[in-house]
Amino acid sequence: MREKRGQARRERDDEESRQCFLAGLVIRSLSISTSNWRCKETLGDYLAERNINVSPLYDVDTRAITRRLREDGSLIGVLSTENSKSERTFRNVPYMGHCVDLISGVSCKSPCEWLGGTASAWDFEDNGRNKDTFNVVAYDFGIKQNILRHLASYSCKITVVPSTWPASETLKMRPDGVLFSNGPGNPSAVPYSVGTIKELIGKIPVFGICMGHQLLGQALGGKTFRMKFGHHGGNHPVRNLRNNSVEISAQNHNYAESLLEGVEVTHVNLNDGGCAGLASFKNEADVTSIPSQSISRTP
Ligand SMILES: NC(=O)CC[C@H](N)C(=O)O
Repeated sequence: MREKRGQARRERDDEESRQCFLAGLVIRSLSISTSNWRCKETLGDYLAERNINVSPLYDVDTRAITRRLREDGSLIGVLSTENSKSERTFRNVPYMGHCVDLISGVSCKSPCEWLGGTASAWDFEDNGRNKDTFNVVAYDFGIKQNILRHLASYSCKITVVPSTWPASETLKMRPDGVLFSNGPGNPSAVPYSVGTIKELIGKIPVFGICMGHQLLGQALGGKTFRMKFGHHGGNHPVRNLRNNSVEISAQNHNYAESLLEGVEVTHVNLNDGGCAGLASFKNEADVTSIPSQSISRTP
């Protein structure tokens, strides 16, 4: 039986994932009192309530870490409470993190129906609401729930499926479109997802966001690479090449797409000229053919 998700969690306004997948926590100064009017619980209570078993490191000079990263780009870090181990010991531990599939650890385990749209105050317009209902299958690579809320607000009936859900099962569900979500880690570490996308493109309209964008790019024959700093923040200017407008976007990714041959680049990041959106049609001469499209930002 399918689980239903969405409505029960609405009071947690800022939570965007199914659960908190925290692996480490570094704090400059840990405050035991709270002052924000929206605050419902302390950080300690939040972690305890969810049985999150990390040992936060506090009183750390986080500014110094930021300055180092600004010089050298993103680096591998090790968090440890082991005083007995030297820096040299940690330096010698082989790091395999770049090839680890982080998606399977955060994806849902079985399909579920998503219920619950955005509060109307968060919508830009009402166009598209209460018209046709579209069936969407959303691959959960660690999906940001606001994406699901927005789709639901625009009359989509959404089934969220695990990252390993076979393309053949998706085809049997006869969706109007398939979404590949954002997600953590290196897109090259999840070739099975690229395989799934390859099986679906040209048969059903597909759309990718962030990780989904990178995986779609790979499925269309492109390559991804790790950027020195990544794109992080709520103010990345992107040129939409289809209508020549500039969009200010929220981005959070370390990998990017090499420009692809035979694929339309629809958006360009104006800070570094990188590909921020792409589109492909099964047959470019046939405008009715089935589109694949993706963007590197997070709605
Ligand atoms: N926002 C995302 O989906 C991140 C995509 C990918 N994990 C990256 O870091 O580039």
